[in-house]
Amino acid sequence: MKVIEVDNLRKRYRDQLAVDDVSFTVEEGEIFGVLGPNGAGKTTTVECVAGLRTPDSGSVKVLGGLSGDALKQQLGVQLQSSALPERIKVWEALDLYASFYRASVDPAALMERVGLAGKRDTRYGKLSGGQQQRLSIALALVGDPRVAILDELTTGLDPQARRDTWELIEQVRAGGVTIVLVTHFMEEAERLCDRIALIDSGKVVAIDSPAGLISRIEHQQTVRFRPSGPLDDAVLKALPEVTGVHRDGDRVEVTGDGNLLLAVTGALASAGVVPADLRVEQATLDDAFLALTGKKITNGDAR
Ligand SMILES: Nc1ncnc2c1ncn2[C@@H]1O[C@H](COP(=O)(O)OP(=O)(O)OP(=O)(O)O)[C@@H](O)[C@H]1O
Repeated sequence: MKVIEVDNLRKRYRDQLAVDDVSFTVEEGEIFGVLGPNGAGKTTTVECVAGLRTPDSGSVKVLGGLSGDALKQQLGVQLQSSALPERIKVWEALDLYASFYRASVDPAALMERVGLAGKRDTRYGKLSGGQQQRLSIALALVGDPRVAILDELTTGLDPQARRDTWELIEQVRAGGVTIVLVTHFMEEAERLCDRIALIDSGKVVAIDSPAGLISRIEHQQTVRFRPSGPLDDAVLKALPEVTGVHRDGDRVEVTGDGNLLLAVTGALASAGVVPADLRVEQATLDDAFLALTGKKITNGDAR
C-alpha cells in the first residue's frame, strides 16, 4: 500500500526554486530516505508532505488523502530545529505533545526506549545535544503515528549515539511505522533505508535501494595492496575486469568491476607476487551520488 504519494511537487521561496518537480511514493512499512547535500530541497519537500508548507504546484497524498487534524493524528514529525523552551522538563514536553493526539504511547516506556528514563525531570536546556535529539525523536513518536518524518535524525551525535539511534529507528519500523528519513549521511542512508530518493538542486536524481543505486556505477570496486616484489602493471591491466591501475608509494590500487578480487589475486599468484595489506573497497552511495550528479555529498563527520 502506498502511504505517501508525491507528484510533480514544486516550491519556490521568492527567487529560490527549492523543490523542482519532485515525485516519489513511499510504501507502508518502509524506511524511505531523502538524501542530498545541504540546500538540496529535502526539508522543504518533507515539510510539504507533513502539511507544514503549501506547495506552489503538484500534489501530496498521505495515507490515502488525509488532511488537517486527521493527518496530524497519524503523522509524527521531527524537525531539524526544536522549538522547545529551555526550561521545560522532559516529562512535561512528552506530556504536552501527547496531549495533541487522541492516541499516545506510554511516556515512561517511550523515555525508556529512547534512553531518557533517568532524565525525566531534567530541563530541556540541561540535556546534552544527543539527549535533546533523542527527546525530539520521542516527541515524534509519542502520538503513536503510522508515519514518522525524521529530519536530520543523527546530526550532531557522536558515533555511538548515532548507532543507538539507528537501532531505535529499526525497532520503530519493526513496530509497523513507515519512516521518511531526511539525511545527508551516506552511512545512515545505506544502513537504514529500504529505498532512497537522491535529491540535488531541488530535483530527484534517482530513486532506488542503496544496493540498486550503487550498482548503477560502472567502477564498483577498488583493490589495494602492497606487492611483495616487483610487479609490472601490465599484468593487471591485461585483465578484462581491470579498468585502472594506480601507484601510491609502494601501494598498488586497482579499480575495476566483475570479480575483480579473484582476477587480481589470480594474476598476482601467477606472477609469483604476494599481496600484503590486501583491501577491497566496494563503491558507496557517495560514489553513486558523485557519478549521478558530479558532486560529492559527504561532509566530514559522515563516516
Ligand atoms: N524559508 C525559506 N525562505 C527562503 N529560502 C529558503 C527557505 N527555506 C529554505 N530555503 C532555500 O531553499 C533551498 C532548499 O532548502 P531546504 O532546507 O529545503 O534544503 P535541505 O536539502 O533540507 O538542506 P539542509 O540539509 O541544509 O537542511 C535552499 O537554497 C534554501 O536556502
